[in-house]
Amino acid sequence: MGRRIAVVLFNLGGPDTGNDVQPFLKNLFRDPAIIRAPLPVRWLVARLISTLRAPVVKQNYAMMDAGGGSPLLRETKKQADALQAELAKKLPGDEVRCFIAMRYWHPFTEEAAAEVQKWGADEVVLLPLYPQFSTTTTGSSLSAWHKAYKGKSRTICCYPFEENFVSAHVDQIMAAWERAGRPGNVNLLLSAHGLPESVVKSGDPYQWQCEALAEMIAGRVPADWEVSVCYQSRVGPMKWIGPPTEEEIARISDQGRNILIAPIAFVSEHIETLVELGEEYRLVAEKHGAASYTRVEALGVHPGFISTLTGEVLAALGMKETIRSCAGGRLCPSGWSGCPQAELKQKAGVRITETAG
Ligand SMILES: C=CC1=C(C)c2cc3[nH]c(cc4nc(cc5[nH]c(cc1n2)c(C)c5CCC(=O)O)C(CCC(=O)O)=C4C)c(C)c3C=C
Ligand SMILES: [Fe+2]
Ligand SMILES: [Fe+2]
Repeated sequence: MGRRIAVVLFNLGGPDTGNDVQPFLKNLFRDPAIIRAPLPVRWLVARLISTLRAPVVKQNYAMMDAGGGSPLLRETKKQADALQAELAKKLPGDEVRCFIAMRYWHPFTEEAAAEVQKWGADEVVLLPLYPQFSTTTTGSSLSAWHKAYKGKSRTICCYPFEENFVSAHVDQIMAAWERAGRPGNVNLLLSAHGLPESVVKSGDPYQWQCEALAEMIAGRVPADWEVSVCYQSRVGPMKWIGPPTEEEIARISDQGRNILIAPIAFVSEHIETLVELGEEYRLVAEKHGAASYTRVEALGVHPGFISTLTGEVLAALGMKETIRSCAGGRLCPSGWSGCPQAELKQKAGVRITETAG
């Protein structure tokens, strides 16, 4: 008899309705991976920020959905179904089931862990829907998982340089350019979620993974395009990595260029892509005189993305080779023995035959 293989897809989660916005934000700001303060302070800060932020954020959720909720779970379910179908083809002798574990709203990681336990999985593969590794996202999700689930598992760290992943991005970008009427004088902005600078300084590989991915994408789009990386969704008073997406849009729009803007750290449509990239930054571009502004869609169920995820799961099961795209060492959840980050930066994108663990 074949194995029961559970694949757990991790993402941040989002409110189901407008009433969930404040408690969702409170969960987010209570996370020590997001607010690095000791407990009583963190809980107070979480209550304060979530209360202050909720009214504005509620309006943004309401722009996407009449009920005021996030499309993230719906989009993640589509990805889970597509991945499960692909894995069923690749592993015909086994039973594969995809589970969804959200960090700050339903289905919570604890709920997913209980489901996996109940199902009686023989193998558990942990798959973050965050292509780049950050302690604030993947790291936080995995620690919640290990608190909730006591069995063994195999962990995928990150996959920003996987061939199918890079080409899926290029494909989405070129499709958006076609839709925009193939303009000339293009500036492609590759926008990632920002991080506080202190997080990067403490060893988080997220920023260099975003920037190395951006270089790979830049190498495959028309040579006369300007390409730059920028960081969106800054929250709070700390210093964040930059340049900020909004400032880049203003700078480029002032030159009257055609802007294409693509998300490179989000793989599903949600508030940051539909509202921030789709609506708020469009107004900035218009105000500063951009010739045009076109938002590139998130990867969603793009076949290249689903095959990236399929390949990562097979690699985690020891059935395929993959790219080692992370820094290894202290932060790496896959348990790679690690080598100096600088050496790995050079190696990024080099196909190797070692498997994780
Ligand atoms: C204050 C700190 C935050 C850090 C650091 C952060 C990192 C980070 N987040 C994502 C992906 C997503 N973030 C989403 C929502 C969201 N994130 C923060 C704050 C931080 N994120 C807040 C306060 C919110 C809520 C919305 C808001 O108040 O603006 C979402 C889900 C949104 C949805 O539609 O449901 C995702 C996905 C990444 C990739 C990342 C760093 C690597
Ligand atoms: Fe976020
Ligand atoms: Fe890693």
